[in-house]
Order: sequence, then structure tokens, then C-alpha cells
Amino acid sequence: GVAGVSTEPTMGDDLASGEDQKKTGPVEELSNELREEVVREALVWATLHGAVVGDKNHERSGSSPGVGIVHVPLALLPTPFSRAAFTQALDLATHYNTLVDRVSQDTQFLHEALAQTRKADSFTGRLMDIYDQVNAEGITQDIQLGLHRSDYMLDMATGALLQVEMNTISSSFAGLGDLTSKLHRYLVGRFGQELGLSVENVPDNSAADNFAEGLGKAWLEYGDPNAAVLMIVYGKETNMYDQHWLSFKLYESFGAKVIRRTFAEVTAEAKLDDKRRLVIGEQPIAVVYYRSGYSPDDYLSDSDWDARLLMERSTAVKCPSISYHLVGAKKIQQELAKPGVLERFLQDKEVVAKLRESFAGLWSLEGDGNDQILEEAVAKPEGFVLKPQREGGGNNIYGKDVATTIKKLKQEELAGYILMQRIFPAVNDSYLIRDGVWRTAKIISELGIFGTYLRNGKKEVLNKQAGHLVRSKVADSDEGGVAAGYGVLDSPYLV
Ligand SMILES: N[C@H](CCC(=O)N[C@@H](CS)C(=O)NCCC(=O)O)C(=O)O
Ligand SMILES: [Mg+2]
Repeated sequence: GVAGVSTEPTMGDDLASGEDQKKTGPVEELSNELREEVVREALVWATLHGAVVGDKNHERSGSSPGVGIVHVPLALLPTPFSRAAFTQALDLATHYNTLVDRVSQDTQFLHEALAQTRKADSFTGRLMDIYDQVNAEGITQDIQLGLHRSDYMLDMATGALLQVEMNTISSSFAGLGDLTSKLHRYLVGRFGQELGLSVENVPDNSAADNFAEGLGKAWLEYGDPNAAVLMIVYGKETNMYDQHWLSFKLYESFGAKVIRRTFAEVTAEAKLDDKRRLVIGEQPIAVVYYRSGYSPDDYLSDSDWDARLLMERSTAVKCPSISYHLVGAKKIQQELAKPGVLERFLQDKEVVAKLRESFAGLWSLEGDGNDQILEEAVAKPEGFVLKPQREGGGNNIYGKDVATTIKKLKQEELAGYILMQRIFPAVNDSYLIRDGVWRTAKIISELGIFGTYLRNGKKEVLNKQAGHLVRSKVADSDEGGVAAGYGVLDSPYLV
């Protein structure tokens, strides 16, 4: 209901029908007046501290800063999450950073692993073409900056922490996720007594500072104080404040300035000078940070692809470089899960074992020996997710559609997908607030762990577990993307 007036029927009651869901979380303890007070404090805190997004109902909200602003979709209170699993996820971060960097340097592996996919999926094909072109010409810049987010779900049946995916491009919400932790620490600190919660169970977060540090240290490694950071963005971006948090902290901590451009503006304003340095207008660029370019929809014409290639050929540090972008492909995630493949990149057996135990079931549709798993996926589709080579949310295939899609795919299309074990996390009770309106809901949550990695040639400058994010969604919805409008920002309550 509207903050202060509980108008809507509470979702919780409807879904209680017969499901023996373990009721967890503080939701049932909230009396009306306490809930109204906590909701009001949450909304005021979020607004005052910049935990905001553009309001999609306001036509200028994505293009004019300060206009059409609304608080970020939120879980009112942090959601219970296993302390052991949280610690395990944090511990994996530096190892996943290293894995991405090692795989990115193995041209033969990338070619072998993506040979079929580049033919089956034209987007991957275009990325591979750029990869081949810059390799043929000779890499101009071996400073690699990764600002990653490795997403996990805690499988209720086995208690296993399983990786959903590794994001190596445009990993959102270091800014807003950090703030959500701070908001929940404020609310639990202020109302913990009545809520029966303690702030020690709400871990602090420094994702925004860590991502700004990654950008800042890459800018320093480039070594030109007059050069700027170029952020590649959408013309209309309702998640701009998550991006501006990083720009502001980067300037505050390092003095580096960020300029924002779309691919079209890069086409109009960019050139390479005689040393292949990237210049936008008169402004030299030290780092290119992509917050667009992860979906084929982001390339509206060949000139956008030319802009990507031009930036890739330049001496600017790309985040991600084309090779880091490719390592984040779902096909690579699936190939890395094959027996013996991790050992190609990592020597430490314990590390290999830790990473491998975080892999969910992952299978290709094409190639040898998969008939049995394909039959199982057609017979029991609810146990699987079918994933195209797409980022940005809203693309995965669930339920019966898994079976119908597998049956209708042509042989040459199979390598454009991967099949993954569907993970069933615990269901929790929560209050979700969107546009100032709260509602109770049964939610499932996904934990993202940010990682920052910077290597300059042989020198590893940075390799950090860089903070966390929880995104929650109504338990019966398949998609969970916040930017895509399904999920809310949340944080873990360690139990
Ligand atoms: N609007 C763009 C959105 C960029 C984007 O979609 N990033 C993907 C990884 S590729 C992602 O992190 N998705 C999880 C956050 C969610 O749930 O929406 C931006 O913020 O720059
Ligand atoms: Mg993703």
C-alpha cells in the first residue's frame, strides 16, 4: 500500500496456500505503525543519499539529470542469507578475477571455445571479428581493467552456492548496491530493537569506492593526468545515478574526470592520433568504461561497431577489453565447467576445487554426448534454464519454453545457447517498495560479488573482492533484472 496506508491485499496471504514455505525474515513481526515508520525512514534516507533511479514514467528522466527521480526499487529490510555461503562467495572473488584474466590471454582457447558460437550467434561473431582484427594488428595496450560481478544463488536443496553468471561488462549497481547496504544498516541500527535484528548481521559495503578505485588506478597506470575517462552510455539511461556515483567518487579520490558519450557521439567526435591514442574532440582518453555495448541492441548501425573497433584499437585502457568481454560469454562459462579445463588456467588445486564446486550444471546443446541431457531437459524443462549469448536481463528461457525451444532449434543454431541447471533458492518474506508503494511478497534473492582487477603487462596492480549486491524478485517471476524492471535492490542479513 501507499506508505502509511495499507491498501493492497498482502501478497503473503495469497501465496500461503498450502505451500510449506519456511517463513523467515522479520516481515511478520512488523506492526502497522512500525512498518509505516520504517518505510518512511527508508524512502527519505534513499532520497537524501542518492539511492535513486530515473522514473520511467517521466519522459526526461533518462536524459536530464535531476529530473524525474524516484527511489531505487527496494527490499525494506535485509534478507536472511547464510553467513558461511556469503563468506565463501567473498573468498571466490580474487580467484574468479584471476581466472578471467588468464582465460583472456589464451587466444587458442577463446577461438576453440567460440568457434561454433561465433557462427550460430551473430553478436558473438561481431565481437570475435573485432578480437581477431586487434590481435592481427597487434595489441597496443596491455593494461587490463576488470570491474566484474559474479552472481550466485544458494541452492536450497543442496545448500550449495552456485554461480549464475560472471559479468565482465557493464556490471551494474556497485553504486546503488553499496548504498542499499548502508540504508539497511541505518534502518536496522535505528529500529533493530523493535525488529529483533542487529546491525552486526548487516555487512557494510564499499563497492562504489572499490569500482572508483579500479577506474582511478587504471587512469594512473595510463599515466596522462590530462586524459579523461570515457564512459560509453545510452542516450537515455534511467540507471545513470549508479554510474554517476562512480564518476563522482573517481573525481573525488583521483581527480580524474569522466565524460559520457554514446556510440554515435564517439563516431562523430573520436579519432586516433599518430600514437593511436584515443581523442574525443580535443580530450585525450585514458580509460574507456562501457556501460553500453553488451547487447546487440546497443549497436544501431555498422558505425556503432566501427566506433567499438576504433576504441579497441586505441591505447586507452578498455573496461572491458574485447577479450575480457568475450570471457564473460555464457558459452565460455559452460566450456570452463568441462572436466580438466580449469587446470589449463590455474595451478593451485585448492583454488580449482573451490571454483569448480561453485559451478552449477552447465551443458552445450551442440556437440558430442549431450543427447541424454537434452532428452532430460525436454522431459523435465522446469529443472533447467536455456540461455542465449545475451546480457542485460530478460533473455533467458524457463519452464516449458525450454523444451519447445530445444525442439525447434536448427542444428546450426544450437551453439548460440547453453543449458544450465535451474537453481532453486530459499523463499523469504519481504516488503518490497517501488514508487513509494510497499507490498509484502515472497521473494528469492541473488547475491552478486564485485571484483576489481588491474594488470599492467606482467604487473598485477589490483586484485580485490570489491563488495556485494543482493537483488531480490518475487519468487514466482522468472526474470530478476532490476534495470529490466523485475527485481529490487536488497542486502544480506547474515544468519
Ligand atoms: N542500464 C545499464 C544496465 C547494464 C546491465 O544490464 N548490466 C548487467 C550486466 S551486463 C547487470 O549488471 N545486470 C544486473 C543488474 C540488473 O538487475 O539490472 C547500466 O546500469 O549501465
Ligand atoms: Mg549478465
